[in-house]
Amino acid sequence: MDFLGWRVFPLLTLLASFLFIFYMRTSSKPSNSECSLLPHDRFWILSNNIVTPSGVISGAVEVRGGNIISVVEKENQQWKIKSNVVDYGDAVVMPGLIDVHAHIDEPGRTEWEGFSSGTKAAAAGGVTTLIDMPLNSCPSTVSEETLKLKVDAAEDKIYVDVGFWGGLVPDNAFNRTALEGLLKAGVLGLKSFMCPSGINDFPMTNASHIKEGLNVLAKYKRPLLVHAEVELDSESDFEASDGINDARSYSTYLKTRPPSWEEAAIRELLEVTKDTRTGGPSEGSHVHIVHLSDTRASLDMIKGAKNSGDSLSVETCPHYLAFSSEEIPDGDTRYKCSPPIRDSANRERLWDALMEGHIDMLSSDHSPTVPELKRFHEGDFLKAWGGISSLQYVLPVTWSYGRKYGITLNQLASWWSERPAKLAGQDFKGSIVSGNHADIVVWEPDTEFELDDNHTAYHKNPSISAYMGKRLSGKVLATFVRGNLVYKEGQHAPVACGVPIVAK
Ligand SMILES: NC(=O)N[C@H]1NC(=O)NC1=O
Ligand SMILES: [Zn+2]
Ligand SMILES: [Zn+2]
Repeated sequence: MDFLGWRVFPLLTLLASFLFIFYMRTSSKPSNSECSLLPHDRFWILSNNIVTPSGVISGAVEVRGGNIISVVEKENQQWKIKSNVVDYGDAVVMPGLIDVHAHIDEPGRTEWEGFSSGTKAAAAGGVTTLIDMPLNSCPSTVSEETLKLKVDAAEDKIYVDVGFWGGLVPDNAFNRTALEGLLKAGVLGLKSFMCPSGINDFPMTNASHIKEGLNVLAKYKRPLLVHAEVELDSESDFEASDGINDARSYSTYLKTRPPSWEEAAIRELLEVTKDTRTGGPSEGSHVHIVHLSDTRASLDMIKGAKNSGDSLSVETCPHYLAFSSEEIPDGDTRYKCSPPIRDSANRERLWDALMEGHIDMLSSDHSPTVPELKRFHEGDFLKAWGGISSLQYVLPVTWSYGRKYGITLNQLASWWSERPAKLAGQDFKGSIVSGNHADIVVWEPDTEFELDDNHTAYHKNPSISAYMGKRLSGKVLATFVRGNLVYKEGQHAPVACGVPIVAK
């Protein structure tokens, strides 16, 4: 090789390596191929039951680069000539569930629930996005710094997408700079409690804190989620009485948190939600009442406020729809949650309200702890942790208990995906339409299974779930998150490629 050759050769080698790296980066899947159990970037999902906003169709969903790029009815049959077809036959293809109310207790209480275990459970249950509550982890997510701890803890551990609510607490409620810092750092909205939360670093707020919070949220057009119960003195005296009231009896617990607690909180809250009306001082903000249990006065007040133009929505949870106080055995603290599960007449009215559209959506309120704090062996309802573990089961539970009320697949999609996406400001999630993220659950409505010891539960401490021992119908076959097949029949993708959702 002549002199020029010796100089050009290394340069050519360098250029070739650059070109090779560039080619690899642009031609391979945008994400690590271990993110998915399916090795395609572009593929077609076929089913005779695809749930779209305009009804259930037979056809195909075309996915490319993590997005849905077309939804076609069977008559068109374009996919017949394509490869990369996954045919699910009669199984239901539905938008992945968006759980706007889950407590993932990492950092700080990972033994209660963590990002890896919690999102594995979500994926196995068809939940493709969850929004983490700001309390039960340690520290609580109440500032820019503590949000960073959350996002860092989630990194590389999440199998589904995860967004974060921030906490509205007395410490930041009157500090506009701090609240704006938290919102600018990316929380999707705020959450506050009108009664003690059970967590020391998450104190309760009153109506003035909430009013201030809404005013800041208005600028960012994000919601405030509220745990609406207030402690009424006359009722809490009950707890002090000894002897007569057996702490192992569910009715004892029920009396400590009567419907009047929800009613009083909601009445107080609805004075402030007036600010969210068009032309009001907090127009642009929104109030979302979490886990409604009471259907007496509370529901009518909520209907009234919505009719008056308040920007207001309300959720309930599967456990209020599945269980009733009459059937909770003495000492079975797995059923303890707040507000409490009430009687069967109340449960029927919750179903009516859901079916009639007065309850807007569902969420899990997955709120686990360790078995010792559930005090299962003592069965003490007054001392046990309040919270029900359910994340992996919410789809089959809603379906199994809802079938007798005639719920439809489109209602399921609306309660679990479309409306939650809207609440969390996720414009590209929540429905199977072209342009959205390919967040999809595939499930068999008629397949039954038992939550016994042979059933694999992925969340932490499954023994404390109130659903253990139940027989359910509705088996999840596959879950796609942004086109990645993250779960398939008892197996998760090798790498956790969910994305932390940070609001801009
Ligand atoms: N701190 C916490 O998770 N509380 C939740 N548990 C429950 O049952 N209701 C709640 O608000
Ligand atoms: Zn709550
Ligand atoms: Zn909660």
